[in-house]
Amino acid sequence: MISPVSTLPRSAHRSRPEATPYLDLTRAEWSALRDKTPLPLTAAEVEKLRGLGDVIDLDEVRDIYLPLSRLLNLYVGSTSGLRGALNTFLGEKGSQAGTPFVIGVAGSVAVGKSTVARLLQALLSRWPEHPRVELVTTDGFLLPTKELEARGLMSRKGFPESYDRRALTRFVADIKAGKDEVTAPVYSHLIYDIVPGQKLTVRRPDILIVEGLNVLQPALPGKDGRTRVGLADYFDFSVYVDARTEDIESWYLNRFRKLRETAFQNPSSYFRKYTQVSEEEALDYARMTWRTINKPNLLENVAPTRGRATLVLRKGPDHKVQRLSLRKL
Ligand SMILES: Nc1ncnc2c1ncn2[C@@H]1O[C@H](COP(=O)(O)OP(=O)(O)O)[C@@H](O)[C@H]1O
Ligand SMILES: CC(C)(COP(=O)(O)O)[C@@H](O)C(=O)NCCC(=O)O
Repeated sequence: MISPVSTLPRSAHRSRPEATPYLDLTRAEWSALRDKTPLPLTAAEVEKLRGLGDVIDLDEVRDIYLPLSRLLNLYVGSTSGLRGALNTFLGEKGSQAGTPFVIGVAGSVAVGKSTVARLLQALLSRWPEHPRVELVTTDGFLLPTKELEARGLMSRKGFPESYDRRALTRFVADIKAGKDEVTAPVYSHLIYDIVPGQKLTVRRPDILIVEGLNVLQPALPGKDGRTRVGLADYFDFSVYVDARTEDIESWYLNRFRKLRETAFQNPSSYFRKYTQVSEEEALDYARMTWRTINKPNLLENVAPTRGRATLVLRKGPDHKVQRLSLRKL
């Protein structure tokens, strides 16, 4: 039996357990909730989904991501149940076709969001009820380098203002509205810019996963001061991938070190210059990027959205999820 645990300091627990909107679970409590969900992936498939520097194996998939895939399958099922109720209410006006179930995946640069999102895509698409699972990353909606330069935002890449937020929200709204075909621009880490002329097309998926730093940010008010609808307003479920800031920094630097030996070697890489200097000089640049861009963005914009997520996955220094907080209903 799992009991609600408050996020207050221990001393406060003793006197009066404080109410919290989350149910806090240990890794062991969570992994027991997998029930009989079969493991549909092989070690080789997991290896292919793993991002550079991320540590993930079949045990982690079984203990953390299979229970999550079971929970999401139940949520998708109950949403179609609700749709049935709505159609009954609407009577002749009913017969509403289903809209895609939208999942947001948020967290810092280098926390491993993309691995979580790719794993969820692979696991959820194995369920016969929702085979068509599309994954979109928000980097496609970053402003092109030319525009970032014109607005003086090159050192704010990843901050909310570096995105075309209106286009991103429109994109997800169109998919949620059931449009047959919706397109998004494509970002390349290689050229560090939007790829001219390239488009990603999404055609009526059963589930859409939207992954990115700022997906849980509320919409900014418009110029007229009025509240707007934001991206997260379209989410049916959201996951925040969390870890200690110091751990994320070391993952970021390790990944930079590995990229320097791999992707940066490509003559077209924007970062090729860091293969031409010593590792220490290259790492100085990465440390500065972390200190001046990614860490402030994490602290000012990303972490404050954690409390909006349906589920928070808290990773330990070894990337393994140690604790989970699930929003109560
Ligand atoms: N400069 C780069 N060159 C090539 N790939 C990169 C570069 N920076 C990040 N990546 C890759 O892009 C993906 C997204 O990275 P990021 O936005 O930091 O999110 P996360 O680490 O949370 O998945 C990761 O798979 C990462 O390995
Ligand atoms: C492309 C990113 C902004 C992440 O975008 P996301 O997919 O989360 O929208 C980030 O990975 C990035 O490149 N940041 C710039 C600073 C740096 O080079 O680390």
